[in-house]
Amino acid sequence: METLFGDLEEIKDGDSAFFADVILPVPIPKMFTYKIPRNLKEEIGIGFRVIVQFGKKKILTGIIAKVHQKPPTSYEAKPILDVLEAHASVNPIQIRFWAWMAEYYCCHIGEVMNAALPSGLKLSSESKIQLNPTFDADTSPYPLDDREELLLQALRQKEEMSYEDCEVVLGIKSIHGIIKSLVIKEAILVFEEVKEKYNPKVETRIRLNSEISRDKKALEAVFNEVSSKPKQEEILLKYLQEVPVYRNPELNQKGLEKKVLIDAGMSVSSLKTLIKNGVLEEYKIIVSRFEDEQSLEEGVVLSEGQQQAQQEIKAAFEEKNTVLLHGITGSGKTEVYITLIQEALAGGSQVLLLLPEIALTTHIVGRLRQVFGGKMGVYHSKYSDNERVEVWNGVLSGKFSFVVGVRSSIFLPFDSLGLVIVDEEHEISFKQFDPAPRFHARDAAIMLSWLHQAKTLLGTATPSFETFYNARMKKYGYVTLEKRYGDAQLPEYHLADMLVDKKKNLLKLDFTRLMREKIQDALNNQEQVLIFQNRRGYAPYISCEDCGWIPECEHCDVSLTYHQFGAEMRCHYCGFKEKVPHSCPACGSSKLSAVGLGTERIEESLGLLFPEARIARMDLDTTRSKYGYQRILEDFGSGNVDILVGTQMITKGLDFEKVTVVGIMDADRILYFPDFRAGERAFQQLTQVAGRAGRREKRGVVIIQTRRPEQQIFQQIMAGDYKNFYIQEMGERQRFFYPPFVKLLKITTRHKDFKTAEKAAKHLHNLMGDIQVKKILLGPEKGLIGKIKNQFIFESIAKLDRTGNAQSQFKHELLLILEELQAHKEFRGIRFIVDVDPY
Ligand SMILES: Nc1ncnc2c1ncn2[C@@H]1O[C@H](COP(=O)(O)OP(=O)(O)OP(=O)(O)O)[C@@H](O)[C@H]1O
Ligand SMILES: [Zn+2]
Repeated sequence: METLFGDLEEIKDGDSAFFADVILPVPIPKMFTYKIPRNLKEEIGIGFRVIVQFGKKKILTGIIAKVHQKPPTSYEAKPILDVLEAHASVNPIQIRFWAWMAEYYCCHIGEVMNAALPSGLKLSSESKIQLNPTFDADTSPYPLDDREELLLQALRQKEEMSYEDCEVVLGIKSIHGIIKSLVIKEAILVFEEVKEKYNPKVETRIRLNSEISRDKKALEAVFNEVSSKPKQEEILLKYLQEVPVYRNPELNQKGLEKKVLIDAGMSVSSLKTLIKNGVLEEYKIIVSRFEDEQSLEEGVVLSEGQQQAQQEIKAAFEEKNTVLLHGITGSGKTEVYITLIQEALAGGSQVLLLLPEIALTTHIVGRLRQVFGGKMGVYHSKYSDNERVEVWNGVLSGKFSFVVGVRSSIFLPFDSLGLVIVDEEHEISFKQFDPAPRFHARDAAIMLSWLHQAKTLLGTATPSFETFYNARMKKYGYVTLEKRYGDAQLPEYHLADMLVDKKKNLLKLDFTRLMREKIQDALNNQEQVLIFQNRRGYAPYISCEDCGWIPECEHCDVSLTYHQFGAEMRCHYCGFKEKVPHSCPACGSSKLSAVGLGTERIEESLGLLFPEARIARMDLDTTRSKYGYQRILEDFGSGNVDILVGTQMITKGLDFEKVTVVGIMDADRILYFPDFRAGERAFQQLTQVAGRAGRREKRGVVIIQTRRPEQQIFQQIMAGDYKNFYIQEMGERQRFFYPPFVKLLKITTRHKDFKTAEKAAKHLHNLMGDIQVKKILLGPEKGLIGKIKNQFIFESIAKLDRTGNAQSQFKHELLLILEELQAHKEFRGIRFIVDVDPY
């Protein structure tokens, strides 16, 4: 594949032929080169959407990545059929960003494009058209020709039509020109059928006939006329009350939402009559799905510490592109961000703030809204495609100069970013697991920033080792905030030994005596409690007490999780469900019992231990709906809930003043995870969840339940001694060659047949062994979970030297190998997946 990165050319004048490299939405490694017809030469450039033929029959829409004068050597270039709009849909920086991402994360640029564009903006041969609801042929300044008229007529009957339908209606083959013309005349909208179509939100409004609105005499005449028709009079009076046209005739222009009149109980038929008689007029407009929120306040007042941090960050930006803000939980990083964002916006730059999960950080978004009002766009993982398109267009139009978003917001069409902030940069939810591109949004954001010559601020109380390492190596600037805002204290920690309590018969329903006492204290004082357990469902598994049988998923190599709700056993990998059997299918015994602790069971136990308390649960199962999180958090925030049980969801960014007690049910489960990052994660998760306690006047209490309280990591967490913990763990990482000392690549082989998967994995492994770069290769081994969704899984790990070009060389050759394997008959149907920087 030709590398694009840093190598973009504009069209040059001259007589010889021009070619365009086009990104197509298909999983092929290369871009294809098409010839630019002379008549289109002036109309086309980088980022334009064009229609091309692909293969023998397919018509696809692609995006031009590069324009040049080098004809392809191995095939004859086909011509571009047409260009879709008179402007570029994506800008050159976006294309360079896509190209970088494809190269770095070993995937196809078409896959990056697919991830980057909201489906409302994608096009393929499946494209369909619909009427633009605001189009009015009578008032449109553009005349329509006969064929356009015919097509619109057909559309009024059918609501939507495919390109083929259009061809049939018009009886001609090449309809792209007509469609384009209708799009330009704003008569139709083009959308993609496979996904949800872009549906602009339309509002029906009412206003006075403009003649009448400007002429007081005419208005009086109208009132005289309706004086005998009280219902009509009522409507007119209501309108004038809402829209005081008497005082300012200009107001009539904007009219009034029809709904306001209807909701006020006005007669629908009288309204119709007024419209029919030409007194009022009804019209439609496209409105934003997002209310135009006003900002309430101008600025923020930083504490002394925050002010100093802010100054230090700005000074560090003088020398470094990226700065780490290491501020303890509750130190008020948000306020520091706000002042930096304000300055960047005042300087005319765009700003992007990345959050791991917006739904869980409602208070941050609310806080930002107060300051930035309607110029802030929000890009959410639970947004519909329509809402995404509106944010996209808002960035393009300049309406949103500042966006708060989740990882996919790095693909928005920014053209002048000045500042990118990644909050909670250590969060693993910034990494996209599936499908490709398997990118890490923090790392990608740093690259995006660099392309814009912008600055990146990484904020967290518990930096990822990668980031902290870069800060210590002076690659990043480093600024700290060591005090909580308003002199709130860090919480007081207690270790509760579960084994000791068990021996003394003090462990009740998995709660140690200390944990129960502290919860009771909080309840007595009308304070709130968070209980953390990183496992949803009722119990991790069910087991037969007599023979030890454990039910497993039919499709995956995992045990089924018991969910009491619905008395079901579910696979958390593929969603497979089964009713709990009445007796053990292996030995017939009826002694089946639930083993281990999930959030559902903890919720139940809390109900038994504290019958007077109001308890809620927050995990994947209770937050599937669009406003699921919000409802639970609002309930908790307004004091309708005393105890909230949850998975890692409750560790993210929560800031509730009445939370004084945080309980961690089973710290060992987090520590003994078979992964080199287990220690780092445990430190982060425990510190973060503990940080939710006592964020105001009253000091918080944290209880960590464990079977091994002597472990050193607990002392380090309790002392907030991140640095020593880091140094110690880094020693291990260096000794055993783990990141950040090497670059990791995980190469997964999947197939429904065990032997085939194994054979392919071994073959691939051997070929990788021949790549001549400094590396360590591990595997291939059966995956940690050997089978998922009926596919057997083998994994190889490559540890690559970070210096020099070992990484790029290895990736380059690996892609060639994969291409070759995939073409091989024997390995057809096998999936090879490359994950760069796997988590
Ligand atoms: N300058 C300020 N003026 C008024 N309130 C502030 C100020 N700084 C912080 N606060 C308040 O202090 C609390 C903690 O701030 P914030 O949530 O930003 O902390 P944080 O550093 O993001 O913590 P965490 O990492 O735990 O999420 C919030 O309620 C916030 O509104
Ligand atoms: Zn399964």
